[in-house]
Amino acid sequence: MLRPVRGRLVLGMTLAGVGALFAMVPFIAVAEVGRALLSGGAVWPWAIAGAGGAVLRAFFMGASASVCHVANGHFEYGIRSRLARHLGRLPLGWFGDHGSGEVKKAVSDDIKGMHHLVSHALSDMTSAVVAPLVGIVYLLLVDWRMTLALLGFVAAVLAVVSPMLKRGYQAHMGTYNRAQAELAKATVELVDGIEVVKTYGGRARASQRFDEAVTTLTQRCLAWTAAMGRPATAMNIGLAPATMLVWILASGTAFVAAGWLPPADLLPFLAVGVGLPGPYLQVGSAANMLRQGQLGATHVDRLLGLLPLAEPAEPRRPADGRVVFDDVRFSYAPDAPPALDGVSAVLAPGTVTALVGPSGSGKTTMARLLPRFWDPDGGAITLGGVDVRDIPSRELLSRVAIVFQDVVLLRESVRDNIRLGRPDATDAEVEAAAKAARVHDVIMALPDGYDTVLGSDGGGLSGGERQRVTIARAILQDAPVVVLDEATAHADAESEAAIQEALSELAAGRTVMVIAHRLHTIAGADQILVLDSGRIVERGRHEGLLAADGLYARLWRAQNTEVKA
Ligand SMILES: Nc1ncnc2c1ncn2[C@@H]1O[C@H](COP(=O)(O)OP(=O)(O)OP(=O)(O)O)[C@@H](O)[C@H]1O
Repeated sequence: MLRPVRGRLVLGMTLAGVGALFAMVPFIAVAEVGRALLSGGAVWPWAIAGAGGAVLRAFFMGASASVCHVANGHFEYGIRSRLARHLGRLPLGWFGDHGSGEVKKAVSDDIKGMHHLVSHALSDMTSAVVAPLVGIVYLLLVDWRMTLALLGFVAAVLAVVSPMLKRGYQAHMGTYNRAQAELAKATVELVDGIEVVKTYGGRARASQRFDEAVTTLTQRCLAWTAAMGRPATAMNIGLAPATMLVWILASGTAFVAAGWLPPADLLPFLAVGVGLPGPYLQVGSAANMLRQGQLGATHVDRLLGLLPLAEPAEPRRPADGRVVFDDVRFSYAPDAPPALDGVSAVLAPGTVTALVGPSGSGKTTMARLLPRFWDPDGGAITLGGVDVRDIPSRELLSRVAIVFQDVVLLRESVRDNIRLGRPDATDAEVEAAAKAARVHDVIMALPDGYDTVLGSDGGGLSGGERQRVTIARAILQDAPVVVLDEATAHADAESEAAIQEALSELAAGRTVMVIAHRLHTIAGADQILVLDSGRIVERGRHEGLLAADGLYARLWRAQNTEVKA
């Protein structure tokens, strides 16, 4: 994933390394100035070197930060565009199963996680390695035995504390992450379902789940802090400048007393050695950033690895709006029972075909296979004599207008929402479609008429009115085939009549496939397909099916008794 910006990253890390090298120069200069003062040597060259080192450090570190941030800008742009292009080619069914959460996580959170990696972690790691290395080389040149004594102390502290840190991390990180995910889920549940939760008095239950998730996360966090806190504090104290100072003074005094070290040579250890472990302490947070970036990258990579909808090698154009299902078989998962099991049907242009059947019988699945939300496992679906898999997906979607139950309106003007059906439509065409969909008067009554910007939930319009806006969109699209999920459940009687009129306008002269939930609305359909467990168990017209006294007649009687009751 980082390949496109690898050159810039290597440059950024190199600049950070050079910056870290110069960062040590002022400390070395202070030590050398001290030694020069004691031995009567020249002080000025080291004073100038120290000041120069500070300036060059600032310059190289600044340059490194700029290069890494520019690299990050290119990286984020590149990876987001790649994701957007890839997601645009995935089967539409994938989005229904995974929802917006997963896409949002990838496009926003995961890439933000990688931002720290690209912009900061790699250059921080480089300087955390280079600065101590330069210090160690310098101290070795001054006195190797005293340097070993210093490194031995650092190694002893790490040897005691690191395993404790590692154990604490391994023991608690998994449960902590799980508790965090649990809280995220409980929050989404509480916020998403707030209307239902409040209406049905489930508030106490949902907020209880949320409270429990918060409590669990707090406990995990405390347990983690307790396990990690002690060794982390021990490490911070063990490697703090004050501790290093005490150790250097104690061991240095012993070295001087033993005659192994000239007193002036203690100065470099006091100036440089004291801060030597400092950068190591930063490695921890940089490593954390690396881990987060890796997690994000793994998720993004998984999305990029999903198989896109296959586009035809030799695209063909359908001749008309005739739809044929030929022995179509489909399951949602390899081991799941078939959602469609050998479905065959012909939908002629200018006719209405209604799909009816009990819940879970496969109506929605049949409707969604036509615009290729998924491809069938067996059999074929043709449009205008051409297998839908041989029609480029853009062309297929322009020929099949879809009006589904969940009304989706964008945060745009009403005009643009309708114009989605055909982006090059004129204002007059948009209004004609709205009139046909019986929603023109409603739109004119909005504060800014057609220019009123709708909320993402279609704010300002009732459920039935929003439905009619989507019907206007489909009328404008003027596709030869229409797939409808009949959804008038939330509309009042007046609105329902308007929706039925709008649907009749939309249906006129096209091949219509309608998923019917209330049978009286489709009593006049040209063909009724009765589905049960993924098979068509009856087919015909209303009267014939009633006379046959099968599943359709039972469903019809059940609904009519309900209505009377
Ligand atoms: N996205 C999905 N993933 C897995 N299984 C699914 C999915 N959608 C539907 N199914 C299963 O496929 C079968 C057919 O479902 P489908 O939604 O097509 O039925 P339906 O007749 O439209 O039902 P309803 O009237 O309740 O909407 C059911 O067993 C259902 O549980």
